[in-house]
Amino acid sequence: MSGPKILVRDVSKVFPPAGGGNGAFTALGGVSLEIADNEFVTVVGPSGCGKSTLLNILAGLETPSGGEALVDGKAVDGPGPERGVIFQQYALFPWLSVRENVEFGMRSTGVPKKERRERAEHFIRLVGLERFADALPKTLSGGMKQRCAIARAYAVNPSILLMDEPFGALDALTRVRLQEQLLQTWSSDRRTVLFITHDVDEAVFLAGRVIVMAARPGRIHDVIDVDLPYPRTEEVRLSPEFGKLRNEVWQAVYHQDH
Ligand SMILES: Nc1ncnc2c1ncn2[C@@H]1O[C@H](COP(=O)(O)OP(=O)(O)OP(=O)(O)O)[C@@H](O)[C@H]1O
Repeated sequence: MSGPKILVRDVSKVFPPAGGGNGAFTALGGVSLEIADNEFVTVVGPSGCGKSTLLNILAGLETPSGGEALVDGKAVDGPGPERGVIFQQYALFPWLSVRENVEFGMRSTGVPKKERRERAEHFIRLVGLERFADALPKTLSGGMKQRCAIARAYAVNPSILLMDEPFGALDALTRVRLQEQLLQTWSSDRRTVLFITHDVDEAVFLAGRVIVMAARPGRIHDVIDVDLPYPRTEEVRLSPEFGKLRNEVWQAVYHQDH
């Protein structure tokens, strides 16, 4: 494939005023971005800078007011199986087991039953939930539920994963474990990933490139390449190079007036 996997060209999004009064709100004002196939990109920025709006436009859940969003060279015009979306809330069906939840997404894409079963097994193993395949979501911890959501997204075989603060509701330790596991999964089965987070450490640890956004209007403020080797081990996390990049991203997020 030639050309970027994801191309965002001068995308804006204006929301009508709440309650129908005057003063429309510009959530995104002219965002342009290219993401290559199999790239892992994170997006950080202050609350309200339009991170979710950008992700929702790529997911096909919102339409841009101006500009265009292209995936594989085609304009996004609604959700599609090639784009898996994972939100902060786990969105698992509570009455289905882990295995059934993972299989569920494949049903709508017409994967035959036997293959659904095999693929579910594979991805449940990949996220380390094989002992819990028959468990219901209510018996799982938050981290396990999110691993199940990741397995379900992967099983549909999307070439793009759009992740909106997927670890936002988890405690720090679980979060670090899931970051490592997500990277392991991604390393053995590469996809193009756009991952939104509030956490600067998380943004640097995961990404090959960090997009820093600014608010009012939502726009790209800075793009920082993370030139650290994969696999990203604890050693990488504790290295001076990591610290330097984290400081750089931190400055870009919290001192945007300079
Ligand atoms: N449906 C909507 N109608 C009106 N305004 C909206 C709508 N969706 C989002 N907004 C506004 O657009 C702005 C950007 O929202 P968005 O959720 O994209 O930001 P964000 O960077 O993801 O924020 P956070 O980090 O707090 O999740 C916010 O000010 C929000 O209030």
